[in-house]
Amino acid sequence: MTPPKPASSQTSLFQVYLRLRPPITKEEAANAQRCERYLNVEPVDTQDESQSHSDHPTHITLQPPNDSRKRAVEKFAFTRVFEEDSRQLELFESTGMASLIDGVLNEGRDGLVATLGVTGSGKSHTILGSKNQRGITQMSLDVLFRSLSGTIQSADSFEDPSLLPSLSASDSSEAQIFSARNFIHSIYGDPSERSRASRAQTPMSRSQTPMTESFPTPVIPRRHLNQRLAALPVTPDVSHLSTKVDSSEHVVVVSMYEVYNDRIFDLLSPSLVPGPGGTMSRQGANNQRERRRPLLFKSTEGSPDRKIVAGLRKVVCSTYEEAMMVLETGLNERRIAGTGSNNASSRSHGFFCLEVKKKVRGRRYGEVAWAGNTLTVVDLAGSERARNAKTAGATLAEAGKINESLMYLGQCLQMQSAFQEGNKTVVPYRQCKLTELLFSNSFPSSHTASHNRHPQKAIMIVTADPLGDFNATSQILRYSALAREVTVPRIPSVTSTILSGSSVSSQSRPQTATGRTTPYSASTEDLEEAAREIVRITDDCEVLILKLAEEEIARQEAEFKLKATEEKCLSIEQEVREECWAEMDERMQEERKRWQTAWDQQTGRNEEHLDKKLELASRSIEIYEDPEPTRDERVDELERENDYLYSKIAALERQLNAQSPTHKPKAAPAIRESNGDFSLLSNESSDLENILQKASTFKLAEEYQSTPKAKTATTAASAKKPRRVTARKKDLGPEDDL
Ligand SMILES: Nc1ncnc2c1ncn2[C@@H]1O[C@H](COP(=O)(O)OP(=O)(O)OP(=O)(O)O)[C@@H](O)[C@H]1O
Repeated sequence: MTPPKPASSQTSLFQVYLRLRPPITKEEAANAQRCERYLNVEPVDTQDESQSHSDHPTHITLQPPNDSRKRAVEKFAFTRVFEEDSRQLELFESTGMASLIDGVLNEGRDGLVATLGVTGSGKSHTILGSKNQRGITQMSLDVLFRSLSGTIQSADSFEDPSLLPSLSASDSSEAQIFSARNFIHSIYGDPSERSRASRAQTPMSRSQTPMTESFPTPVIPRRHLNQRLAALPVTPDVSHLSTKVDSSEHVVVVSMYEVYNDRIFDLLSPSLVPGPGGTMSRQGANNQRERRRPLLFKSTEGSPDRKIVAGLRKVVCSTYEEAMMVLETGLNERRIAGTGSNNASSRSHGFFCLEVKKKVRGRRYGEVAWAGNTLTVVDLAGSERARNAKTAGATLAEAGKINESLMYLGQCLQMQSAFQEGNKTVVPYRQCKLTELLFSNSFPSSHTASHNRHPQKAIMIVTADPLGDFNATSQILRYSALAREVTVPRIPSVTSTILSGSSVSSQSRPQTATGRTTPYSASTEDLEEAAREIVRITDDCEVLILKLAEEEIARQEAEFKLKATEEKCLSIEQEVREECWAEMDERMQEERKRWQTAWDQQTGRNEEHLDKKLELASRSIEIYEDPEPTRDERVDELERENDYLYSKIAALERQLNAQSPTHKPKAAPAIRESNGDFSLLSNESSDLENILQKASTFKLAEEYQSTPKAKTATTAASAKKPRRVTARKKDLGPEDDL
């Protein structure tokens, strides 16, 4: 069998490495001794051109287990295969991580490293390490910060308060940029709390920068983080891998996000909300994610030539430890979000981005700008769970999305071999968010604004457990390998054995002394003819078996795609339902607003109408006023009244005298008019006195009303027709009483 040729390292969009996981437990180790391996590493074939450049294995064969119906053996090619005994440092060095980092620091080229594999195959171990060993992320951070040690700037430094504003101004992704200290304070609280909680000396305790921004209440106890950080491994040592950079000022900006259900969520924006009694609510994954706002992957004003994740929180880190704190925060957020669905982190694809920015001169004189490249580390979701997911509700959507995104990723990876051969193949990376994020930087841009941008360098590390699930592993290997070949092993058949045996025997069979052959010679010819026929039929059978195996694989792939498509249909239906509901809700709100506005307008119009009517009615009512009497007229009138009263008094007196002949009538008292007052007419007659007082009061009132001052103060009531003052009979009391 001619081994499949892997894509050359210069032209592949991704260098694809395979790492095999060793048995972890004693049980697994014992099992490995007992069981037959289905995955075997091919020894290096120095005769083969495609392998001659390497001292390391690049091919594996996948032998289906005995109980499998499939007999075809598949052979896969990778850039390099790392066997079970490979160490973290070996992997870091041999996958070219140092050159990837150098590309970011010195070549103006983005770098991307991702791990892909079945759950439990060692993705997290490779990318994030374990208790004793650092992973690719930590080693990359270490190399990066060591390389920048002489030129890196801190946003917490007093020396340059303009650093954060200038970084924000240069950022094209509409991000919120924080200094490490402020960000960590926002999540874990005041450093003074930390010193009470933990005595471990961390780099953060050395930082003395004052807080300049206000943040919500701290949500996670800092001591937990410090304990975790203190326990983090420091090996393997990568100090020998640091690279030289130019003397410009540099900053490192860290951001983290995840792709969940084909939507992007920021992992540095805390989704926890304070609950009753100061507790923090940590509800289900979906609730958490729903609470977080999905971000857009789009072209922005500052980045017209390529899409970027817009609106992330970004943290300026000046030390390895600060970056590790931010990493732990993001991983914690991802873990919390994952617990709600009773699944670990691999329900989403995690992205950890390190932007290295260099101070450059802006277009305008004196303007400070920052430009640079990004190293992205990606932890992809495990595929097995997606395949085995029990489909219901949100889990169905999750599984469907993971399946679907991994299927699209597989298609893109398969296409890259055709792409590198110079065919006009289009890598279908725009089909989902994951492939867009992984591939959109892989191609040279035709946009004028990006003539200096190089395509990214990318590494895919596929992890596999040679003793794990055969179907899941073969699925991953099939779509991630750089090349694949299927063969059916030729089992020596009975007939060919007979044939070879007969041909040998016919050649070496001893002849008898008489020169006659054995008595079987005639039947041997027949047998040979029959054997040849059998061999021909066997060959045909083998070809058919090969074709069948190919068909079997194609069927499996079709089934996988069908399942993914069905799940996609369901999730699209769910999305459409949600969209319809949201749209209906929005329309209802709009209608409500419209009706409210119409109602308010109508009410306003009615009130206006009523006001106008009232105004018209008030205009049509005229109040008649008697003409104001002149002073003389009033005096005349009062005099007439006086005269009348005098005559009345006189009549009364006469009447009185006439009724009591025994009494002498009293002389009428003189009536003084000098000051206008009336004196009493008689001591016995208090009624008369009253009458005279009333008359006096009337006169005074009349005089007062006639003054100009009183006129101006006259109200509507006084505008009424003045009462004609006339002495009525009842004012004087009943005549009988008198
Ligand atoms: N190369 C290795 N050497 C030693 N231990 C390993 C190696 N690879 C994986 N392991 C161990 O195997 C276990 C499972 O690995 P790991 O958690 O990395 O799998 P995973 O693919 O990330 O799974 P998941 O998708 O569930 O996150 C861990 O205990 C890890 O330490």
